[in-house]
Amino acid sequence: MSALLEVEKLAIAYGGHAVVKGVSFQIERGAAYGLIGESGCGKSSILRGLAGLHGYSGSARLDGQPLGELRGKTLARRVQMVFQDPYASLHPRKTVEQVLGEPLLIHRIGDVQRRVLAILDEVGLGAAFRFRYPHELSGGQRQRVAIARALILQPELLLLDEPTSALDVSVQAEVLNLLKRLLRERNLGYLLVSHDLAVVAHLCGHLGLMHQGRIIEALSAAQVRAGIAEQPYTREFFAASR
Ligand SMILES: Nc1ncnc2c1ncn2[C@@H]1O[C@H](COP(=O)(O)OP(=O)(O)OP(=O)(O)O)[C@@H](O)[C@H]1O
Repeated sequence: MSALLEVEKLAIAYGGHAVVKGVSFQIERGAAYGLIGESGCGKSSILRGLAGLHGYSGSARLDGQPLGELRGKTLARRVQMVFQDPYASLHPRKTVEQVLGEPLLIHRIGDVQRRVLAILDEVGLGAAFRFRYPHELSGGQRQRVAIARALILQPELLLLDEPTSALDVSVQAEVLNLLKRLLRERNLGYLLVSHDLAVVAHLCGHLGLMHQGRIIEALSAAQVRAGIAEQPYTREFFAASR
């Protein structure tokens, strides 16, 4: 059986300037893979490429099928993205119910109310949250709504772009634990991008440390916890993360 996501020699350039230079990794079902590295190393570009937001060369296959063949609605059914700032990603004048119901309406999926209530429950928000607006929610609650919106179409893969870095430290752990539970319960795959080693090691079994558009070292979470690295750059990154 093929991996959920298989990325090979992915490369991305902006106006001829290469920012991702041949990145390869794979994600199994039920597993989270992390891409870590300092700002500007190309992490978000990889997510945006996989989400169909700009072009890339190389190959990316979802369950064996080239991602480029899945466009628009089909891609949205199978791959969803969660952004760093839940406030910016939620429409200020839409209630939680409208935000969560919208993808169902677009995809002509019925039973909207039942599905909205079920997903709110799944992300740890009660039924009363349906009627709230984003400004009536805390940062953590907003990110839970963004996660619920990403999950309501029952995708197989979530692309998570710094999903906790806009949150207070205490709330970060709650949202990470929620993501961990959902990963297990739904047998999803995650591609998590972060500059925070602790966040990635908490959620991901395997990760790639990026530098200037390349994965310079592939690591397991156990290696990260033990501080074991071959590359001098990785050891520096570890030291700076302590
Ligand atoms: N739309 C764009 N046009 C031109 N250059 C871009 C564009 N988006 C990103 N870049 C450049 O590509 C490089 C990689 O950016 P990217 O956002 O992928 O890095 P990152 O590792 O995710 O960093 P950050 O954590 O700051 O988002 C950076 O040098 C950035 O300035």
